[in-house]
Amino acid sequence: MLELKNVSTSYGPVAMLREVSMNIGQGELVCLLGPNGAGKSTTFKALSGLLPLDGGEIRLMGEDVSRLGTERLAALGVGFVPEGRRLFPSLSVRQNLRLGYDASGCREPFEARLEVICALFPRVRERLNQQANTMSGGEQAMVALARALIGDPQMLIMDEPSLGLSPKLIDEYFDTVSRIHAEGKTVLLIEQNAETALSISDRGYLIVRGRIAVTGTRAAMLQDDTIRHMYL
Ligand SMILES: Nc1ncnc2c1ncn2[C@@H]1O[C@H](COP(=O)(O)OP(=O)(O)OP(=O)(O)O)[C@@H](O)[C@H]1O
Repeated sequence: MLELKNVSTSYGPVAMLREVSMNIGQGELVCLLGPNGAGKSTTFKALSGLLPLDGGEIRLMGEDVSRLGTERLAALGVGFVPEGRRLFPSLSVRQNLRLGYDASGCREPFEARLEVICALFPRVRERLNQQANTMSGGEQAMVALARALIGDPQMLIMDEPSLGLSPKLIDEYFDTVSRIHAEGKTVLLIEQNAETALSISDRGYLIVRGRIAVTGTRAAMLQDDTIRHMYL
């Protein structure tokens, strides 16, 4: 579904990602873990077309998308959940969802997709007319996820969605992601919260100083000495 081949990026003269290679198969839930400053959000920026590549390529469903911007990627079927949610604060929940839908290139009518999303997130249904910035942090996290899903994307790419949520809300949030995956969505979950992310993932990658340091199945990652030392 998604493949990064030797992707390198830099911030001005400073090299950041160094030949990062990853692949996410259809229907998989794969996590990308890493300590602060390791390059997780940089990987998200490269994947969402916000940062040009110095080298390597990104392929989505076999097609080279290395030079495409966020809007084209969204229209091709990628749902993005950016760090910090990035809702449109003065718009209502419904308007935020509408913008996600309009960006997606989805052919089903908006109201039909809205019904699917409201069934998945009952709290969203209750709050459709509420202004986004008046929602609680947990509710905003759900709206950001709902906005990424409303266009029925082929895959979801999420950047540290658990940031700022209480432990109880993190469990609830990850249960929802796990349910979405069980229903067939392909997911790349970029997270610092290693234990929780691994608990719902099929496989994982660990990035350290811009390079992939460890990769394996969930079981292998949980046993890995570097990961145990860093997180567990
Ligand atoms: N726009 C930028 N200009 C220069 N350096 C940047 C820029 N954005 C990020 N960096 C640097 O690149 C490195 C990786 O940043 P990145 O945001 O990818 O880390 P991260 O793994 O997501 O960490 P965290 O978990 O703390 O968010 C850091 O050293 C950061 O300071």
